[in-house]
Amino acid sequence: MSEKELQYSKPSLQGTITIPGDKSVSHRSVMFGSIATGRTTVSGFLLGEDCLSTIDCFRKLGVEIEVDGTNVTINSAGIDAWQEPTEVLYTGNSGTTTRLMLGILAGSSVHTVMTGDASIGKRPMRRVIDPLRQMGAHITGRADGQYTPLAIQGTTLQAIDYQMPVASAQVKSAILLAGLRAEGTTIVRETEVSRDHTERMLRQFGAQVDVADGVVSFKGGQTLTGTHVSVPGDISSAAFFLAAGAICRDSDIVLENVGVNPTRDGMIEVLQNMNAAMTMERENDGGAEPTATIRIQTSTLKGTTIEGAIIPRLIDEIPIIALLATQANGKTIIKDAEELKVKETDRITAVVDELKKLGANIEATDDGMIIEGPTPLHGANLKTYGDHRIGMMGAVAALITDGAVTLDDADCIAVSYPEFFEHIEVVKK
Ligand SMILES: O=C(O)C1=C[C@@H](OP(=O)(O)O)[C@@H](O)[C@H](O)C1
Ligand SMILES: C=C(OP(=O)(O)O)C(=O)O
Repeated sequence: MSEKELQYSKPSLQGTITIPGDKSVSHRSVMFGSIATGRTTVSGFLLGEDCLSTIDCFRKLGVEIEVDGTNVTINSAGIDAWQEPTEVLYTGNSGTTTRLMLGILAGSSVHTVMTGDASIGKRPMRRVIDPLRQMGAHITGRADGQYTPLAIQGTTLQAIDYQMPVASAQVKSAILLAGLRAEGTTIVRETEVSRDHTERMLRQFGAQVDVADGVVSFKGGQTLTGTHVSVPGDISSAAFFLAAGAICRDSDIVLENVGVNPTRDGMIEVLQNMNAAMTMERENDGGAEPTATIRIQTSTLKGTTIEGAIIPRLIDEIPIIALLATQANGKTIIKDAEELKVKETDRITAVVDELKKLGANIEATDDGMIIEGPTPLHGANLKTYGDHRIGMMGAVAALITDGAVTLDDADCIAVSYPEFFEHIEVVKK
């Protein structure tokens, strides 16, 4: 844990940044490559700590994984060839690793024990374990499986037809990955569509998945074959620079390689609704994951309301959207975002408390927050709560504050964006 003082003196931002790999897609590339038979090559892999935790877990299962810069090669003889690990699988700070691994390990032929850091130890796992138990999974853990450490005895599974109680791609993906090994057709029904990287990647690895009107159907017993995965840049990382470009004075920045999967692009819609000076050029709409180059300039922003079906499309961007809203004219209301309470920290409380310390006019609600802008922000000592997104929100705020911002722990940013401070230096003028 290292404290970092940020004294930026209100710079202008100019230049181009290539956005590093998408965290969700990077995790899945290693998971799918390990389940599949044969060789999988990955380009543009995110070397964030969360994705490195995923690699470590599969190495402990005996899968051969080589990392060469952002290229990763996975050689696997398939899920049935995995070795039973003699060590605990450590998932670090990563909810995605922990929850998707539960779905994968439930239908494997090995016994495993999984645990993570202090934050993971507080995040709810029953949302995944309950449907997995309905499929026949043998999983035990603290508070009847709600919290890590968790023990999983791989077994034969049966398909289920599951109505999702929350919009969560982690829950949906865990069920689909268990469904791969289950007898029958697994059906997941979503009320609000969550990110669909799992469905897209299952197809890339040769499986057939049907999606219609929020219902995903997937026949068990399909096998996956190694392939190439090209990871797009992470829109959740780009979001910090999209916000910075809009709120810093005299700024004009270009972000290359931004993943713009329609189940992830809520931030783009919000920036448009807030009147941001932004243009976008789409690149490979034909690929498994579409990308775009986005230019953003200093903007005169207006407040907006963010609620309902857009929430899962921008859930991880809400901390930085809250900062953006402090610089917009009028009121911004964020609703239907209770899920923020079960992220790396309670992100409603963390965002509101930390932005208040900088002078923002912001109030927490039961399911979101209300921000009234614009307000000039001043320096302060901020807590990150060990949450990378709260840390980056504080660092972007430091670009517009009078006086320094100190983060109590800047190391946590490496969870999703190890190059973040270098990229600030690239564009800061
Ligand atoms: O499936 C994924 O890769 C993710 C899903 C989301 O979580 P939930 O499924 O809990 O909404 C998101 O917040 C997380 O950063 C990554
Ligand atoms: C919530 C996040 O990740 P995870 O759930 O994988 O820890 C995030 O990256 O903001």
